[in-house]
Amino acid sequence: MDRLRGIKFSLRGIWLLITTESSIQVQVVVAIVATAAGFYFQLTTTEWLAQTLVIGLVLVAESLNTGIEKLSDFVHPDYHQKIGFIKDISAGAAGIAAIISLVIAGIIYFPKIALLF
Ligand SMILES: Nc1ncnc2c1ncn2[C@@H]1O[C@H](COP(=O)(O)OP(=O)(O)OP(=O)(O)O)[C@@H](O)[C@H]1O
Repeated sequence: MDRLRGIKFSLRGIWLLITTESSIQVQVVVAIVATAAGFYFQLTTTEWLAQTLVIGLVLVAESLNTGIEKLSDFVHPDYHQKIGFIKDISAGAAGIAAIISLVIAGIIYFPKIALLF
């Protein structure tokens, strides 16, 4: 029963992220575009695996970053150097995921797009 409640909260969290957080909404749109591109360029199974993993990585990192931002603002709404540091390193985690996703996108799509020209 506790497991079911956990799943319910988790689904509620996903719903809240998608409906209230613009940074997540942008990433969801990017994920949809990447998936459409995947079908257009007929990715191999390995390419699909890599793409799906980085989409998940970016969404998870962005979601955790959002959670840390919210927690920081709740615990300490005023300006504080430590809050700035915490938010910066949290944003850094999302940044690492974004950089990795660009590298993977480049590896998958650069040769395919180059072939079009
Ligand atoms: N309370 C604070 N004290 C010190 N620095 C802060 C504080 N709030 C924000 N900052 C600085 O501003 C940066 C951006 O903060 P934050 O991510 O909360 O704003 P945002 O970019 O408007 O986020 P969002 O639009 O997702 O709410 C932080 O990484 C940090 O450097």
